Amino acid sequence: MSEKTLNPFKIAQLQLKEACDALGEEDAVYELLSEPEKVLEVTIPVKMDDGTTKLFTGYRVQHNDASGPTKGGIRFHPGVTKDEVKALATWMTFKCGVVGLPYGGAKGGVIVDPSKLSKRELERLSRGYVRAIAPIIGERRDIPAPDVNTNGQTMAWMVDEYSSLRGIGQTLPASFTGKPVEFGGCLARKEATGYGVVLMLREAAKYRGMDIKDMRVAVQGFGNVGSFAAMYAQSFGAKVVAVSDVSCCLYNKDGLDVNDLMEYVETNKTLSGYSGQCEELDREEIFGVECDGFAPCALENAITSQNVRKMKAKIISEGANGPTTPEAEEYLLKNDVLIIPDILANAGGVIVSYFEWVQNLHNYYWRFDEVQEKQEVKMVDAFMKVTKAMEERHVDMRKAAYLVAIKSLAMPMRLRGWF
Ligand SMILES: NC(=O)C1=CN([C@@H]2O[C@H](COP(=O)(O)OP(=O)(O)OC[C@H]3O[C@@H](n4cnc5c(N)ncnc54)[C@H](OP(=O)(O)O)[C@@H]3O)[C@@H](O)[C@H]2O)C=CC1
Ligand SMILES: O=C(O)CCC(=O)C(=O)O
Repeated sequence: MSEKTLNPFKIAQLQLKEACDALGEEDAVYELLSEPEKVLEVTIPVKMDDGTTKLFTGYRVQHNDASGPTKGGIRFHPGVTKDEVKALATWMTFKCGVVGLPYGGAKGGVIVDPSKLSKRELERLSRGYVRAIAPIIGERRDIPAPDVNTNGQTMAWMVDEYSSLRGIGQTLPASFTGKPVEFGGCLARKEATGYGVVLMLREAAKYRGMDIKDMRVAVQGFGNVGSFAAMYAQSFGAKVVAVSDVSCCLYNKDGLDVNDLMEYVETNKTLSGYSGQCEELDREEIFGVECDGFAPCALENAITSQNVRKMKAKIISEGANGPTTPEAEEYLLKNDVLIIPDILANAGGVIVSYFEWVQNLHNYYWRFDEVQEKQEVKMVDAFMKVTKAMEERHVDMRKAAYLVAIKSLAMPMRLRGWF
């Protein structure tokens, strides 16, 4: 299979097939998990500020609900495709499986460049998307959350729209997670994915006989996941030597000031033009910087056969979903690089979304430190299970994570009589 022809859904199916073969699972398990249960494609008419109407295409994919309601973010991006959303929904099922959440996987996406829309147009698009997918979502059925280019504000509009459609006079906060704290959100959800990426980097460093405090770390992508991954890497004592976004890569071999960068991006939107102590490089140069740990936190297929040979890191913690192509992965594994797979490394987001959902359903809210402690327990426990499976089965970490996830998914499917 040539790297160019690989699409994310084919990669997800390949990862599943390899893991089912390694486990010796019945064919039915692969069959049931290799295709999503439901794929909804919608057309969303949006009244633009200039009075014209534009049509946008969106998707909601529900992959597998054997373990519980489905769960997964909503992406607004011009590069969204149906197969990308199918892949992201598939990965959500395994992510929930590996960390033991009572959820199946789902994902949503709209083909749009949100930077070209005004705030009001974005609100109308968000509400229109919810009206279109409302028949198949719900707090006990499928619970969306933020992903690339969506955030707490997007979720608040969506809850408002969904509640007016379905709430019959009630607000339904548990129908979406990743909401602002002031509107039913969970403390530490905003930080959760990046925090988890670094918790896993810390555990992997220990596993390899290293200490995160001695590590130089590079982070690709400086949005929700990347910025908090960089911030926690620094607060855990690592030196964050490089970060990047679409505009550029910033590099300082002695370490960047991540908090200052976060403040800069808050007002300036991108990293470019930052005048603190560092060099501004082309964004692709992040792959070649001298570092010990690398966290890809942007989009799929970031680490490819084109850039993998330049990479210096010994541990990769996949903040993004699907950031490493199979060809690049093969090269990294041959070179003894430990790859903490996306379904484990970035599971902090959905873990804390689960906590948010539980709190919404009970209308009882936890402290920031309580949430982070519970997240840490779940992620470290999953890390232990995955490394045990690695050792017992002599497989790499991604395959081991799939083995753990498939085992936990096969049982409810079997008990429900699906095979
Ligand atoms: N949000 C969450 O809780 C979770 C997210 N994820 C995954 O993490 C990844 C990032 O999501 P999130 O942080 O929420 O999204 P955001 O939209 O907040 O941030 C995405 C970041 O990636 C940057 N980016 C995009 N393309 C490139 C590129 N080619 N090179 C460098 N940077 C690039 C963007 O730059 P710019 O701003 O300049 O466009 C932005 O900084 C996605 O794969 C998502 O699916 C996984 C689990 C949970
Ligand atoms: O928080 C969630 O429910 C889902 C997050 C997500 O989309 C992901 O983990 O990729």
